[in-house]
Order: sequence, then C-alpha cells, then structure tokens
Amino acid sequence: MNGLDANAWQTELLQTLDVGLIVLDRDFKVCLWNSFMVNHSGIEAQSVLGKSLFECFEDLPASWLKRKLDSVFMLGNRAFITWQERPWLFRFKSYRPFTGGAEAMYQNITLIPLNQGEMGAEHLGIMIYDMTDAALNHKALEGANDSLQALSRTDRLTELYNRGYWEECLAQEFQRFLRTRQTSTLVMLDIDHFKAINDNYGHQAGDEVIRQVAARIQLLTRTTDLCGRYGGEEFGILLVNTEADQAMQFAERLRLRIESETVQIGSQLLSITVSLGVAPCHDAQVNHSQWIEVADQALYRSKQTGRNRVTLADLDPYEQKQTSGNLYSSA
Ligand SMILES: Nc1nc2c(ncn2[C@@H]2O[C@H](COP(=O)(O)OP(=O)(O)OP(=O)(O)O)[C@@H](O)[C@H]2O)c(=O)[nH]1
Repeated sequence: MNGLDANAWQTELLQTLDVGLIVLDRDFKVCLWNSFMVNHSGIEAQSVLGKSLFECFEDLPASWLKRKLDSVFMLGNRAFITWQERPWLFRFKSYRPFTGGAEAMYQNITLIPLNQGEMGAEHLGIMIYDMTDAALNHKALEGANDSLQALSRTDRLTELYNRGYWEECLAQEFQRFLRTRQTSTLVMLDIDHFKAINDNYGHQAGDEVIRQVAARIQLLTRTTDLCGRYGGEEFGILLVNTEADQAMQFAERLRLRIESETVQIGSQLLSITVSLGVAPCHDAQVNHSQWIEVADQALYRSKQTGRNRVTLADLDPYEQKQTSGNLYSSA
C-alpha cells in the first residue's frame, strides 16, 4: 500500500467515524469538518472550510472556548470538557429513539494539539463524543436516588418526615444550638382521646384524622420548620431559630385552628382537639433525646390538666406555664 492509499483510507475512516471531528488552525479557521459534523449540524464541509469556527457558529461560548483553545495551542497539552461541566458545545438535536427525552445531544469534548512546533501547536483537533445515553441514564439514576431518599424520610400516611429522619434533624439542630447558642424550640403534639375515634368510627377514620391534623400542622409552619410524625397520633414540630414565647404563640394558634375546624368522616363532622408541650433548647439538656423528654413531659402535663391546651416546659417541672382556650395560666 502506498502513502496516497493510506491517506485515502485514513480520511475515509475519519469521515465515517461516529465522533465529531474538527481541525482548526491558529486563527480558528476550519481545516477539517467530518461527516458526523455535517449530519448533526446540517452544514456541509464546503460552507465552513477556511472560515472561522466562531463566524459559522455565533452561539458558541466564544471567549470561554477561545481561552481553552489558546491554552491547548500554546501549552501543547490535551484538554477535556465533560458534559457535567457543560452539557454541550454545539447545540445538536438528539435523534436516537432511546434518547428522545434529551433537549439536545450531551457531549464530551477532547481538544488535541496537532503539528507541534517550537511555538506550540499549529493545528488543533476537536473531538466531540455523543454522551446523551450516558447522561440520561445518569440523570435517571440520580432522580431515582432522590425519590428513594425522599421516600425513606417520609411518613406514608401524613407525608411529614418519619420519626427516624425527623430525629436525625433534631439531633443536628441540637448540635447547632451547642455551637451557635441560637434557640430553637420543640413542640410535641398529641391528638386527644384518639383511641375513642378509632373505637367509634373505625381505624380508617382514625387515619383520616391523623392526616388532617398533619395537613394543619403543615399549613401553619414555615418551610424551615421540621415537622415529623413521632408515633401513632403524636407529632414533633421543630421551630428553627424560634424563642419559647414565639413558639407558645404558634402552638396556641395551631391548637385553636385544630379545635375550630371539624374533620369530615363520611357524613359526620368530628371535632378534634390536641394537647401540646413546648420546650426550647437548653443547656440543661445533654442531648436531643432529653430535649424530646422535656417537651413530652410538658405535653403529658397538658393531658393531665384537662387536654386541649399548651404547656411550656420549664427546667423546674413544677414551674410550667399553660394556655387553654384563649387564656394563659400557670399550672
Ligand atoms: N387509626 C390509627 N390509629 C392509630 C395509629 N397509630 C396508633 N393508633 C391508635 O391510637 C390510639 C392511641 O390511644 P392512647 O395512647 O390511649 O391515647 P388517646 O386515646 O389519644 O388518649 P390521650 O392521648 O390520653 O388523650 C391507640 O388506640 C392506637 O391503636 C394509626 O396510624 N392509625
């Protein structure tokens, strides 16, 4: 085989390669434009050969790309641009049926210095790899992981956080309090006489009451607050960056809201009340479990003293303030 033949089949191979191939000179003028580029850009080689790439493709990120190309020309090192860094350089449609979901073809780019001399490379090859399948698979996997993570944190009945994840958040918040001394306050809430609802109206009615109480909690809290289902009909609400008096006002508002809105079960309208315990984070608590314990004691006190009320925990358990109806009182 002579040199001319070798040149011919090498050119033929480059033309049919399923990879985009462009060769540029130092003025960014196009010296080679293979059939992959013709097929995907819709622009024939004779329309771009001898012209500046940046004149032919005005939507290229010119200053960013020129910087990259110049450094390959000068330093003579290869450079890579991945689809994660920049999804595409040339905005090509993605035709393959499997990758129909992609807005455009995802690309990995390799920049290769060619004809290296003392003054750096004289030419530069740009290779464009179609990464659409890999990128979409990667994104689908990420999406599935996100959904799985959300599912593993969520209580199925109420769509609030489940106990495990909510406690993790509380433990983190407790650590943050130790570092920053910024007070957050915990509100524990339990539905009153819930067993009677189950007994009188059935378990499904009980579930609906739990769902409705959760919906009201979600409605009255901010997105930064962390609401979880702690047990059957008990909920934990962590009010981030909130002092005890503001938390008491919140808890009283929530209590009133639940008391004033009936829950419809079939043709019946049920009146629901809840008891609450409020506990700000405090130095006297050694960990988040003690924090829950203190709030739970205040909740227990609300139950003991008649239910449908809010009790503020005190480090001295005999010094608890309460609200019931519209009145604040001391126990
Ligand atoms: N429907 C339903 N019931 C539940 C669920 N989890 C726990 N329970 C029931 O909730 C009831 C809780 O009753 P108790 O702990 O005696 O409390 P209570 O009747 O609310 O009384 P007080 O809290 O003292 O006002 C029990 O009957 C549990 O079986 C649930 O997911 N769905």
